Amino acid sequence: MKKPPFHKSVLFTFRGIIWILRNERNFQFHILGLIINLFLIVFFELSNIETAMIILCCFFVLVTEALNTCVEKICDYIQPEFDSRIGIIKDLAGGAVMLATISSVCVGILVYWPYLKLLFH
Ligand SMILES: Nc1ncnc2c1ncn2[C@@H]1O[C@H](COP(=O)(O)OP(=O)(O)OP(=O)(O)O)[C@@H](O)[C@H]1O
Repeated sequence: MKKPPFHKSVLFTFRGIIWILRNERNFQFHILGLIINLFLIVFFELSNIETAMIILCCFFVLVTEALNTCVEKICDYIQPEFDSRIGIIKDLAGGAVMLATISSVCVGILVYWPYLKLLFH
């Protein structure tokens, strides 16, 4: 197959992002998390390094969610019927999102905790 020109390849990547934004509820939920965190970054006036850590964590979860959706789509394409091997593949992809989410929540607690303490004292 002929390779598309660079600008078209970039457009295709945005097509993927727009598709997942429109169709995947979990991805939309994580986008809401990103928006809330952007608000908190401004509200608490986080340092550059704290902001970088929070944004990295948000995108870490978004990336794993996109890859999880990708795995689910491939699985549904190659095996639409019940298959225990497909089940474990999907569980693993879902598990990756869960791990990313747990680590991101830990980072969030560590970063926001001192600011929350100041706010409520
Ligand atoms: N074809 C299948 N064969 C066996 N088990 C399956 C199959 N499809 C889904 N499952 C099981 O159901 C779970 C949910 O799969 P599904 O494709 O419905 O994802 P989902 O509910 O959209 O998940 P997510 O919330 O991660 O997007 C899988 O983790 C797996 O355990």
